[in-house]
Amino acid sequence: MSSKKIGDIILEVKNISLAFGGVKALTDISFDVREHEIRAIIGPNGAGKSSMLNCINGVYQPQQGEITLRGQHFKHMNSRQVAEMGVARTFQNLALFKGMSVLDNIMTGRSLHMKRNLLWQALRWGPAEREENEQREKVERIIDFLEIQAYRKTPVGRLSYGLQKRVDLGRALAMEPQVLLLDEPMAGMNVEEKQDMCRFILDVNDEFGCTIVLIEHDMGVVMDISDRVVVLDYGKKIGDGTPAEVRRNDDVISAYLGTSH
Ligand SMILES: Nc1ncnc2c1ncn2[C@@H]1O[C@H](COP(=O)(O)OP(=O)(O)OP(=O)(O)O)[C@@H](O)[C@H]1O
Repeated sequence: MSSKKIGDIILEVKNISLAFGGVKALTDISFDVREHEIRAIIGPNGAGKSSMLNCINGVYQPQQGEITLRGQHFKHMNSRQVAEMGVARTFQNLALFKGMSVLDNIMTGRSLHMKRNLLWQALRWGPAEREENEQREKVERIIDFLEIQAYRKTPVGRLSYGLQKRVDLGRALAMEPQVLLLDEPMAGMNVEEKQDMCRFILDVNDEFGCTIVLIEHDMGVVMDISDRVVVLDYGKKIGDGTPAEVRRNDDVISAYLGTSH
């Protein structure tokens, strides 16, 4: 890929196992993510990709194993605590407020960084007003970056699906994450929207310095933009390496062709 500087390990997943009753969603999964990397998680339907992301952001608590971010464990942390440690995510099925404007939706991503409470904001007293203005400036920068200025006051529900995905990315970016988890950012998009989203992901990685963990079904996209790829199948890791390494891995080829497991 590019000549960008990949750093030390920022996120480490160690021996994670997760089951729902008798269903083993993840079995003994380990991999690491390096700073500034774009790391993809791929695999056939039901392989465990979303479950893995949900373990990383504290939605699911795995029965075994641990996850560390910059050396800090977060085995028993909830989503809010994980977010406070600098992990943000976008969702496969968008989690936006459809009746609210683009600006206000992205503003919700700033809530972690707002010091003054709602009463202060309602009264719009000096410090609260100053803080809100600062937060708005940050959000406006994100809106410019994502090239959605024309829609800043538009209710999100009226935008095309591709633009809604971009707003969802904006909401996650507003959290100023160190690690950004993207759950199928191109799903349901046309070719042009996919190209735009690819460009934004690469720019987020480059300009915001975010480390990115990405689930994506479009193999062309994954192989183009990822630095390294983890491959899951039936909840087990069957491949891990650069796109070129993964592409010639026999287990991965079999899983995708459905010939043997
Ligand atoms: N909340 C849940 N309750 C019960 N079973 C679940 C739950 N979440 C996931 N599973 C099961 O765990 C396994 C892995 O599912 P997961 O959604 O993580 O796979 P995936 O690779 O993300 O699939 P897809 O590509 O279809 O989104 C599947 O067998 C699924 O049915």
